[in-house]
Amino acid sequence: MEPGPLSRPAEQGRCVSGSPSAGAACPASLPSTAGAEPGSRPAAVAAVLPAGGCGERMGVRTPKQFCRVLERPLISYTLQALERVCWIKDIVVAVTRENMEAMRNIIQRYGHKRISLAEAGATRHRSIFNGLKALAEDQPDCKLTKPEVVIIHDAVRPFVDEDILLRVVTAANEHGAAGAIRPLVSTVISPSADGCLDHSLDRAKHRASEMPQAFLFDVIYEAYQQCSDYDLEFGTECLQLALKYCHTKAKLLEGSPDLWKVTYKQDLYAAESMIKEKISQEICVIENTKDEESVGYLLKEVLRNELNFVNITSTPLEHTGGNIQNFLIAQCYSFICVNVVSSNFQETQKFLGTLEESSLPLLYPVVVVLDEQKLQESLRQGASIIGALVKERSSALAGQLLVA
Ligand SMILES: Nc1ccn([C@@H]2O[C@H](COP(=O)(O)OP(=O)(O)OP(=O)(O)O)[C@@H](O)[C@H]2O)c(=O)n1
Ligand SMILES: O=C(CO)[C@H](O)[C@H](O)COP(=O)(O)O
Repeated sequence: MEPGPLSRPAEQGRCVSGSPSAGAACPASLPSTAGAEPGSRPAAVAAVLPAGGCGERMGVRTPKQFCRVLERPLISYTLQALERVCWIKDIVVAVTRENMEAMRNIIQRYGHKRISLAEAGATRHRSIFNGLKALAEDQPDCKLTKPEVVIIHDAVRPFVDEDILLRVVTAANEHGAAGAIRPLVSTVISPSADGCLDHSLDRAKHRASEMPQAFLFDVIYEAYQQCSDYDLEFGTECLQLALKYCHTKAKLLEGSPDLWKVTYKQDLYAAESMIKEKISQEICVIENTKDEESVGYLLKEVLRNELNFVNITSTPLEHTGGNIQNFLIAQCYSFICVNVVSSNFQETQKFLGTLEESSLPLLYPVVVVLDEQKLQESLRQGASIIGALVKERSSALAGQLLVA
């Protein structure tokens, strides 16, 4: 039987590792503190990422949040998506004690910032609760500051963008709670004990609850403190806790299809395809000439036709060396070096060396070194080879010197 509210003693949620958050700047559009005058101080926002599951449905030994997609752990993409949003001050990730060290290594290897770790619990709700405790002011030794609004987002939903995050935070500031929803793909039916159909739900009247969700911190923290062991053990919906224990009716916001949760093995393949597609949209052509009539310039035009909707920038070779970080911030993981002075490969080799030595996540950067004369003979053929490399990102070909 389900025990009543207030029956469960509060657990200790310690912040087990923390780095002081960098004071992130807020955009003008960020919601002001709830109930405050327009134009007043923007709400302080933090995020909690439950990442303590074992991924049973995925059917592999590695918990899915640590499974590699293009040589990089899935959770690192989710962290990158949240980090890019400068107004999220702190990101608390809940991981199991046994994966704490692995998580610290990921943070270091991929240069993640503003991350603190909390210990995961035995269920998703318990992990989230521990993450919230790390942010709450009433906890001893806590280095984090209590936010006004908290985003809750599964570590295994890597394609969350700033638009939906801002929408849920704005709505949570106004309504106390908000969450992303999607139309149901299949009809939901209820079977009876004999395995036969009892009844089916009207699909048009129901929605799938997705993530991200956002809450006034005091609302969701209160809900977790009040909720029963039964809720913590079997509950799957944070919005429901806010409704049940704080009478807060969440605002529901239509999200994009890519908010789905990586759950089964095939979802990893889908995630890989989506990441490949996203990162093939940014290409940088690097030349050792400033000549606008050069083959590099012509190549850009042909490539634009070859890869639809792609954003192609160009930069002189000497400007690339110390700027790898800037390229990656701009989501550019594909470099094409056009060597006009064919005898001078030194600068190109230096650039390749900088890429290789970089500890940054490279996701198989495509570096094709092309001989200008040969490329001029068959620009279209060269562009289609480059296009295929950029889209496919085969690890076997990454960084290879391709002499056409
Ligand atoms: N004790 C748990 C269980 C789940 N999660 C996290 O909650 C998110 C969504 O849960 P789910 O997809 O169910 O993940 P798993 O529990 O790992 O998967 P499965 O149910 O297949 O075992 C994931 O980021 C997962 O790591 C968590 O932090 N702590
Ligand atoms: O989308 C949800 C939140 O409303 C799911 O309930 C949440 O992701 C939990 O996942 P799972 O059911 O796999 O534990």
